[in-house]
Amino acid sequence: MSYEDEYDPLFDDPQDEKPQIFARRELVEIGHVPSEKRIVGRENEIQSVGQYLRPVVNDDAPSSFIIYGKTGTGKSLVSRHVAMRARASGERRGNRIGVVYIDCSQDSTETQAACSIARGLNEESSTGIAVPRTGLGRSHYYARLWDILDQRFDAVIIILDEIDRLKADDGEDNILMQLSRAREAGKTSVNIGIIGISNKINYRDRLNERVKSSFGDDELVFNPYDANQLRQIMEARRDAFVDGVIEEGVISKAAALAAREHGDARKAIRILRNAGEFAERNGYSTVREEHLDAAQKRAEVDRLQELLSGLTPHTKYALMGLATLTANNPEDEFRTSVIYDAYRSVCADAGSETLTLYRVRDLLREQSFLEIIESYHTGGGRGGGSYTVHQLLKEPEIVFECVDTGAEDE
Ligand SMILES: Nc1ncnc2c1ncn2[C@@H]1O[C@H](COP(=O)(O)OP(=O)(O)OP(=O)(O)O)[C@@H](O)[C@H]1O
Repeated sequence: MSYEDEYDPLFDDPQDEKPQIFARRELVEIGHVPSEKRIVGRENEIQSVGQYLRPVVNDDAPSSFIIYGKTGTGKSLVSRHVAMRARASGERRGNRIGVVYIDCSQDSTETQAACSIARGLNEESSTGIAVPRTGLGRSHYYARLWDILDQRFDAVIIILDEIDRLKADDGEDNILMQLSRAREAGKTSVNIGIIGISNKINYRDRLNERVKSSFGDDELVFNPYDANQLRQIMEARRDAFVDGVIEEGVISKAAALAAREHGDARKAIRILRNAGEFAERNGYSTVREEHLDAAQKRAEVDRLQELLSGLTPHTKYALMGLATLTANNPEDEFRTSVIYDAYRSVCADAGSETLTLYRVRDLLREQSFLEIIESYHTGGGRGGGSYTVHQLLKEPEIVFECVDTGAEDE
């Protein structure tokens, strides 16, 4: 069959007759780091981080500190932004400042993190030092890192995002100790400032005393954005869309939706982008308020998928069990033993063996860190004993959608 002379609507339909929704889509892409003029509502936090980094610029010993705050509150953004400004300012004074950003959920072992820091700060053509991605032992990565620092910089700022995901391999001798004590221990003459970032407010309690003392008592807390701030953040990205495409009221409603949960800017931007994509796909010439519900649901699914990625199949089965229970009794909380029964039926459907009740209880507890479920201990009343109950924080339908998708990938 020949298509040569025929008009093929698949490819020949004039695209430009479709309404254009996006002008600069990249402004609402996930992972896009906005420029300074688009950073809204974090002036005080920028000032505070700037205070901590000031010594680095002046070639003094910097303080290391931790930033806490819920997801999407601008912790990474503000840290990177201020670190880059510190670097530029240092350079104007003749101080060479290195900045490296590490996502500890990706580089969670000490060796991986040390390797990534060394690679991030290296420039092999000027140092002559090779830092292979794999193949070296931990101490060799450190040795190369100290050499790179001494050759290239007067000071460095190391941003450790999701610092709570770092595995402390052998107790005290972990990467935070190494970095925070490197100068004092004579391994390098370069000042090292560490910005640790965490969503978990109790993270500090898990640090050992010596690391704690290196971090001092210094911590900043970033509060969730309110609807007004979220609206401004989205307004500052309006030029992602063709002029006039966003209907009146859309940004305010999207801000209200995102603020209702926990003031997450990432989610707000996602909702806006999804609404634009929805309009685009369905041939609308404008983005309308009624597109926001679908957009929000998509944002929820995306977020849960991110949270679920990397979880073991059994954690997913346990969540499925809890979601099934919740679908029948919304807003209810369930004892571990009840969830365990539901989990067993999920395993049976999936043709999988089951883990023990205790193991499943542990899996559920671990999840309570991840904003998917909430677990707490409760007294059973007089003579009732105490037990743990768990509540799903997401809509069960969203869990069904995500877990199904996840299971196909395995
Ligand atoms: N104040 C802000 N102004 C403009 N955009 C913002 C602001 N805060 C956050 N954003 C947007 O939200 C995205 C997520 O922010 P960021 O990565 O800084 O959050 P976070 O607090 O580090 O969250 P997580 O803990 O999930 O990494 C940013 O890439 C940016 O697009």
